[in-house]
Amino acid sequence: MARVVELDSGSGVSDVRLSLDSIRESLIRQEDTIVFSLIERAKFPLNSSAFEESRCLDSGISSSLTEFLVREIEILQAKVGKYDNPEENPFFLENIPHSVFPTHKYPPVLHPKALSVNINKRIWDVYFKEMLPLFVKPGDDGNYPSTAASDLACLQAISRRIHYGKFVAEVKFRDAPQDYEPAIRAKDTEALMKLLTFEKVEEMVKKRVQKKAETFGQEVKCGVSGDDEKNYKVDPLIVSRIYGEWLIPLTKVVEVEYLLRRLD
Ligand SMILES: C=C(O[C@@H]1C=C(C(=O)O)C=C[C@H]1O)C(=O)O
Repeated sequence: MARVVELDSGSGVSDVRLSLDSIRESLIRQEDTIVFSLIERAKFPLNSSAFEESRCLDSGISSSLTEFLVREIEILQAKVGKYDNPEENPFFLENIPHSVFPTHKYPPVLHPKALSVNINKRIWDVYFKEMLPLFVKPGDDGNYPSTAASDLACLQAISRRIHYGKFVAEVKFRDAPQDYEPAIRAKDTEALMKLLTFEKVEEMVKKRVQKKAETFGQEVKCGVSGDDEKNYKVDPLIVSRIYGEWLIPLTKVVEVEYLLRRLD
């Protein structure tokens, strides 16, 4: 999480300070997790049977193996307090089970009426229908449990990054409420999108993730000289495209959704 400085003014109300720089630092660190999770997932072929609907033998309920795994893991993770962290957003939990252990008290950074923004249904669809076929090989090797575990790692890393847009929006709003308030009151999503967009930052993000995919995902060769051809576990241009077409735009969707509720 971005470094948050909590000051007690003596009135009992905490004044939580966060900066756009520290938020961006966290997004940069999250890129490592995302790039590594894509590289790990690319070990397996598409294995679409894992995420296509089938009948669960136990309950008779229609679900994919991957959905079943994610639902069960989310319940377990909720019980150890994962969703007490405002950075984490579940895919399926409607009623989040209480943690069975005492949990950390996270400083209240986000606006209470806006913190429930959750676009995980859209992320789920986009991930399986559009992103995944781009960076894994076609085919089916039957290794569904490991494939589903890898998909879960990708989905959670991507969801965390996209929903981090709530923190980005909060800090941008606090830095310039006079600019944001009229657009929020007018529900002018286009104006909000314009206010929160920094094209230069987006270009840098796309270049940096490409470089990270080149660095983290290159085949390491020893003792072979004169062979300069580099092979990558995931095509670095595809990683950059995944950011440009989905991760950045969806982060901005979360930013706008959050801002629309910021004055409620
Ligand atoms: C996240 C931010 O907001 C927007 C979204 C970006 C992103 O998703 O990487 C980058 C720049 C902005 O257009 C930011 O300003 O850092």
